Amino acid sequence: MTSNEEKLQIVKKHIRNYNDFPKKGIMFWDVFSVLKEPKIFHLLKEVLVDTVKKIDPPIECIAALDARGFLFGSLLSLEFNVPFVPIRKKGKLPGCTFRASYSKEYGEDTLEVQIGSIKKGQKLLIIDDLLATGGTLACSSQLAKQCGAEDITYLVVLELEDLKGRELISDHKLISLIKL
Ligand SMILES: O=P(O)(O)OC[C@H]1O[C@H](OP(=O)(O)OP(=O)(O)O)[C@H](O)[C@@H]1O
Ligand SMILES: Nc1ncnc2[nH]cnc12
Repeated sequence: MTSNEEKLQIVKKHIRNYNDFPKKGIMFWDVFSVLKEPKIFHLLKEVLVDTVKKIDPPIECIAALDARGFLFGSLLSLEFNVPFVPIRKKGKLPGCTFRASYSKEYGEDTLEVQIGSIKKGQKLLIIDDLLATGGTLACSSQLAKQCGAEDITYLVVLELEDLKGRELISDHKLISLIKL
């Protein structure tokens, strides 16, 4: 049987990087290069499912980040039969929302979540493809807390360790699968 570590080593080999994208000086890590190969995406899915299974107490809701976080959040919400909540870039969600702005590695942005989409006290997983400076996850956590979330676990596929994003989100547990 292949261990999670072995599976992740294989996945890591399939992550392509691009220099100077989307701006000069940024090394861009493209998680879509994994999705282009179903066998490799399947290995990643197995590790994600196994990782979430081990979270105790069990998660009750999954919030995922627009857009790449959606790729993993929706498959996990089906697997664990818990609600999927999108945290979207501004102007995309109908109804009443909480909104907050933040800085990320290559710019600034604003995120929104629908009021009432995360229930007060729910054990929440916030998932994204990648942690860089941590601005995106810190902003998401702020929005989730406005909805009443208290018990949060962060999960990312990739962590750019040099950018020290985990320091910005040290308020809750962070699980990162592959460190770059
Ligand atoms: O840790 P940070 O410095 O905040 O950066 C991480 C975020 O940046 C990327 O998203 P992006 O906003 O580019 O959106 P996308 O998923 O729509 O490409 C990535 O998918 C993370 O959400
Ligand atoms: N270096 C990077 N590669 C891919 N996505 C990112 N989001 C923020 N920084 C990134």
